[in-house]
Order: sequence, then C-alpha cells, then structure tokens
Amino acid sequence: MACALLFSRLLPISHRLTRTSVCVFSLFLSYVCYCLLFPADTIIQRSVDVTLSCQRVPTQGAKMRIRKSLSCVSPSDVRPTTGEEARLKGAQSPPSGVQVARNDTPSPPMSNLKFGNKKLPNAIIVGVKKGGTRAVLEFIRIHPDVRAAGTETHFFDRNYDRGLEWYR
Ligand SMILES: Nc1ncnc2c1ncn2[C@@H]1O[C@H](COP(=O)(O)OS(=O)(=O)O)[C@@H](OP(=O)(O)O)[C@H]1O
Repeated sequence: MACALLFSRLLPISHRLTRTSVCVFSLFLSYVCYCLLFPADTIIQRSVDVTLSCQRVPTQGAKMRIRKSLSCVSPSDVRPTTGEEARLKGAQSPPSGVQVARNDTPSPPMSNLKFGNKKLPNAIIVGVKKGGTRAVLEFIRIHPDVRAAGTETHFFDRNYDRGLEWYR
C-alpha cells in the first residue's frame, strides 16, 4: 500500500491519467467479453426452464418449500401422487424415529414397487431433539428411490418393547 502511494506520487499526472484510462479500458473489455460469452437470451431461457419445472410439483408442506429452494432438480424427481399416497399411509401407522427405507441391492424400478410392503429400513436418521433431523429427512426423501416413514417412528426410544413386528 505504501509502495503504491509512493509510486503514485512519483509518477507525473499524465502517467496517472494513462493508468486510469488503461483500467477503464480493461474493465470495458471485460464487460464486452462477458456479454459475448453469456448472452442475455441464454440466462433468461434457463431461468424460465427452472420456473416451469418447479410449477409442476404439487406437493405439500415442508417438501414443497424444500423443492422450491432446490430449484427443482429434474422432472424425473417429481413423482407426487404415489409418493404422497405412501407417505399418508405411513402417517396413519404408529408414530416412531426418523427412518429412511432405501433399496440398495438390485431392485425393480421404484414405480413397480407396491406400497405397503413392510420392511426394515436400510438407513436410520439418528438425532437429538431440535437437531434438524426433520430437515435431513425431508431433503433425503426428495430422492425418487427413497421411501421414508411418514412420521418419526421413535422405535428405539419409545417403542422398542413392541418388537420388530411392530417396527416393520
Ligand atoms: N438447516 C437448518 N439450520 C438451522 N436450523 C434448522 C435447520 N434445519 C432445521 N432447523 C431447525 O431445527 C428445528 C427442528 O429440529 P428437528 O427437526 O430435529 O426437531 S424435532 O426435535 O425433530 O422436532 C427447528 O427449529 P425451531 O423452529 O426453533 O423449532 C428448525 O427451524
């Protein structure tokens, strides 16, 4: 900084002017390059696409809020009717910990699976109260291959005595 000040004092005014004009000119050149590389059409087109795919997500509550904030990653992600149906069925079953059921092994496409098959989960979300576990669950269940319990199952802390038959 001190060097820059000293340097600018030593330079005559004409040189300072030249330096300023070089700066302004390089800024202008950067702007022109930017305009050439990213024409306004493409930017507008991309934002319109995102908006359209977002509007096709008729989900409810937190899921809808999360989908909006994720800018609706892909249309294949949108499988509202069957997924919501399963979730509503799960909500009627006894409450329990947050669980995420996932098919890792070779499996048929999720669209061919029947809902209501009682299986133990492949993954469990463990967390303290107010630790954001609900948010984690909502983000993970956006994935089309994930089936999650409708409510927190609380198997290990409240319903362990009921056994695996209840848990399934
Ligand atoms: N990413 C992120 N950043 C900051 N805060 C967050 C985040 N995700 C969830 N939350 C807040 O966590 C609270 C809910 O946590 P849980 O889902 O674990 O609650 S619960 O115990 O299962 O009911 C809840 O706080 P309160 O609104 O004070 O209840 C959420 O707002």
